[in-house]
Amino acid sequence: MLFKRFLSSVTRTDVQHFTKILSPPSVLSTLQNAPSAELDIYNNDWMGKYKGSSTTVLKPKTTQQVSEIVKWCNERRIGIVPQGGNTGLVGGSVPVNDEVVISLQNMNSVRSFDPVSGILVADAGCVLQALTDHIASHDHIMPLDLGAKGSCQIGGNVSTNAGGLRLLRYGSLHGSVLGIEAVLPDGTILDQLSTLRKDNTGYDLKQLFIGAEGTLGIVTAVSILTPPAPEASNNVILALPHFNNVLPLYMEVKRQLSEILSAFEYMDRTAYDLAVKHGQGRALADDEIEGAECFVLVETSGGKREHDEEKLETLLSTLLSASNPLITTGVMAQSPAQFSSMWALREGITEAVSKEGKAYKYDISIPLSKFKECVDATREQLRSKGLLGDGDGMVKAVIGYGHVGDGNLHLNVIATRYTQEIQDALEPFVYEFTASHRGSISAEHGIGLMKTHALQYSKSDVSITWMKKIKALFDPNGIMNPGKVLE
Ligand SMILES: O=C(O)CC[C@@H](O)C(=O)O
Ligand SMILES: [Zn+2]
Repeated sequence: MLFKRFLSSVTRTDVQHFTKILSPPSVLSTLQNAPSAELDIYNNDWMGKYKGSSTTVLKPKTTQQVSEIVKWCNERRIGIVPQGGNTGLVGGSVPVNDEVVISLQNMNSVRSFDPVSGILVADAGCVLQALTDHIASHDHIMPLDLGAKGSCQIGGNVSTNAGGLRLLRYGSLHGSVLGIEAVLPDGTILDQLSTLRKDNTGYDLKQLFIGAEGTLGIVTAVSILTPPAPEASNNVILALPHFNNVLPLYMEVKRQLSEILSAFEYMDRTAYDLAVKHGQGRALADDEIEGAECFVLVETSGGKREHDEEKLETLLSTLLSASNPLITTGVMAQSPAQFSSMWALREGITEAVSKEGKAYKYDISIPLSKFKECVDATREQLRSKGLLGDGDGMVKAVIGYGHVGDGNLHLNVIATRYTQEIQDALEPFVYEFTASHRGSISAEHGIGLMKTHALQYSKSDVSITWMKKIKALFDPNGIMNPGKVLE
């Protein structure tokens, strides 16, 4: 790795200094005889794809401590990897070499919640589910929701600009994050923890940190606007005979449900079957979905249960009674347990994929009409290279699912193991397909380590040049999450 040439390794002296800043249990270092196995969860990503060799993990409790650690590292050119729940899918939160890991897990307090405005101020290490629970008693919800909510942290969510399942309704974090506190690469604390809805005072620095993946500094706290909890949420799963029906169905669902529509999620047949196979959530009856090519999960979040249920029932009956029905069948959740179980099916695809094999994950924005074409073309590409089939080193399945309303396709290629041959068959193929439709190589998972070489498929040379200038301005020594986002 290029950056290795100018970054230093952590020494015993550094660890002694870190132990002075933090109390001993907050320092985990093989240089202080910690068994290296104890660092495994920090050095490895959960997919088993990316692996670093950090010797030292630090778990500060305060912003001041983060600042002192970062200042020390910057003066000695020691690379730093900020780490939240380590649930990322692009290798952004694990070290590449032996950078110090700064885990935010001990910075996990809610600083304030204002039930009038719905503004929540929380430490970066707060787990998304814990925040969701915290504000539930005030009848508010987080503006984002994702499968990893039980372990991902809000600082990581903001740093990766996580999208998730509610973006269709509540927009991206660029809109709902009102402020951040961050430690800059020289140790300075940037206090932009604003709770103002309107603040039109020139450059909005916090926006730079949303999606910067920890390359410009460490987000230590966030201020976020949370919406009131809807009175009633419900969902339906719809089975479609053809992919071509998804677009007209989306238009019809928007027309009928208008403002109560809160999610419109797509799964192709293989994705659905995998989730069912691995016991994720509620499945439709087998005989009812014979011949179905894909599925859509529609969620409503509205003001009145009876009204919303009536809307969904009308939707189902008009869809089914049409002379050329867009769906073959549809089921509406009849209880909170069924509601959760239907979501578990969609949210469980990632876990089902990881049980099935090793996944190459692409997370792209392309026109909705191209979702199936992309999956089919990728499968054909693998077939033409003789890589599709049973057996070791082969691709078992290619699946597509994702957030239709956001134009975001998750293309997962599942193999028995990661191989160079599969990698070469997939890239640049997938990125060229994406670029040919003026798409984005990352709709929501970010660039991390995985896509630094491919940034030019989504960003112009001028954009990349200015991104590099910004990085150099904030982090002239290149210590902050080295090797991520930019090569
Ligand atoms: O595992 C994936 O590729 C997608 C994960 C997540 O973004 C989702 O939408 O379920
Ligand atoms: Zn997603």
